[in-house]
Amino acid sequence: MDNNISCQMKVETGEAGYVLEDVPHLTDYIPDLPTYPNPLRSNPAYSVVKQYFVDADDTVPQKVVVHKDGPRGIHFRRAGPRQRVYFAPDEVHAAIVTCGGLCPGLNTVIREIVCALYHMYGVTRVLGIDGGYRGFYSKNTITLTPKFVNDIHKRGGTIIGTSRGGHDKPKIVDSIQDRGINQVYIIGGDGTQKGAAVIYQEVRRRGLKAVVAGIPKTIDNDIPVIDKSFGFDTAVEEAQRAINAAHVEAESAENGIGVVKLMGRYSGFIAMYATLASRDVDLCLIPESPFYLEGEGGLLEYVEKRLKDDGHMVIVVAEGAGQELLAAENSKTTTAQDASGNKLLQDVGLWLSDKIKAHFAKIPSMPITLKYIDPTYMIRAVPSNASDNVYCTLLAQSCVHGVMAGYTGFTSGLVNGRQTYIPFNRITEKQNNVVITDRMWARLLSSTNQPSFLGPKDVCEFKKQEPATQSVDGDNSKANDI
Ligand SMILES: Nc1ncnc2c1ncn2[C@@H]1O[C@H](COP(=O)(O)OP(=O)(O)O)[C@@H](O)[C@H]1O
Ligand SMILES: O=P(O)(O)OC[C@H]1O[C@](O)(COP(=O)(O)O)[C@@H](O)[C@@H]1O
Ligand SMILES: [Mg+2]
Repeated sequence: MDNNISCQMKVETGEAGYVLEDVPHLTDYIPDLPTYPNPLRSNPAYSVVKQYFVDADDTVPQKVVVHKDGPRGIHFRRAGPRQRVYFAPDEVHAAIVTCGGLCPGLNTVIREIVCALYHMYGVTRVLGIDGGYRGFYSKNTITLTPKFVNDIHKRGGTIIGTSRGGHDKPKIVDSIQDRGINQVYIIGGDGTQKGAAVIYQEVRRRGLKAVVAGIPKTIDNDIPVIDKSFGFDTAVEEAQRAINAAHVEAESAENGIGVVKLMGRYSGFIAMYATLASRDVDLCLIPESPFYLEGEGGLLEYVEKRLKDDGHMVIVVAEGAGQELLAAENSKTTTAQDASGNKLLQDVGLWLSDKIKAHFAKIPSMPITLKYIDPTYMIRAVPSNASDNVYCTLLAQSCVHGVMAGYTGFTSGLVNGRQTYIPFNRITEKQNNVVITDRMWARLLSSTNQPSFLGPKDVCEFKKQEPATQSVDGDNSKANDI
């Protein structure tokens, strides 16, 4: 048995600049494992589907817009059922865990993993780990059956609970080993996937026949490579309710201003898409786009102009926007973190509201009415909408197919509209951000008419920066470039 763990990615190259960034397989470190025919072959629902099984050589390009003479570029292994599987149904002992913040669709993913295991692969032992990573070693498990999970997709949250912190590698892997768990489904964001990568490496170091697979969850859409995260559409839709309320309040008062704070620690996708969808928003502030308050071309000048022109305005601000301005004002910069080590942010919505109020207090001819709406947790605590439910189903089923086929150390994800298996390194190496020199942000600026707050020198600096890797609705090769 080869216990030498390679953290290097499995990369294969082909003609015309073709690169496959492959995912590990159990046989990389446990040779001669027995295989079994995929039970789906005799499943009446699936056996009639033409080409139901994925060809072993199928891969999905990360970049769909290519030049005639350009290289074919990076590809990922296509997800889906394989002809042969590496687990007999009665051998499987699966565990599901959800970690990090909530996101619409978590329960749907749990439901569909359980149902895929039971109904597609005849598996009957599936455990829920209670309350995130620490649940592996500090809590009892929850038995998950199709009956138990039948209605859970209609509820927000996660029925197995979640938490931050508590990632104790030896204790978690001891628990996996002691309980005889051989399939671990880990649903969570960037932090969770980093934790999953560490668990995979330790499982492999111990030579265990146990697959570790991730499903990316991020309401902020800050995970790279994938087209978009599940629950994102639901969150954007829910945000419309807050924006509508802000608009109604603002429109009904003289010099009315509605301020809405939305989630987005380091990535402003929710704020950007909620703004683009609404059309009632006059100013959208995101972490990626710096702004300033005072002086020519500043935010306060713009607010004044908008009120003079329209009599009201709506501002959407992502929670991570302008944090550097708040920090500069507070002599004691906060270094507080949550249990996972994420920096705790200051309330930019309150701060901004106070700044605007203070500014207009100095202009007696322009009394304003400002309403601050903070729907932060409301947009992530709701159940997923119909399209996110379907997305969650495909994601969960794809993950189960990959695990049954013996792939490990991967995250399931949609790339250019196709389900794929992505190596952990690719998911964890960087963060997905809105690229403000790409077209989507330009669309936003033209729809709100807000200033960009950037001078020509800043634009040059931003253009020089390495582009992020994805858009919500476009070619994965370059953020927002659609
Ligand atoms: N670098 C890391 N290595 C191992 N575990 C991590 C790492 N970062 C975060 N985690 C664990 O992942 C879990 C979720 O992380 P968190 O940042 O809270 O949420 P998210 O996964 O949604 O980003 C926590 O239990 C945390 O301890
Ligand atoms: O208050 P909480 O639950 O710790 O989390 C708030 C954070 O969770 C999020 O909703 C999601 O963050 P994660 O992806 O790290 O879970 C952020 O937008 C927000 O800053
Ligand atoms: Mg995170």
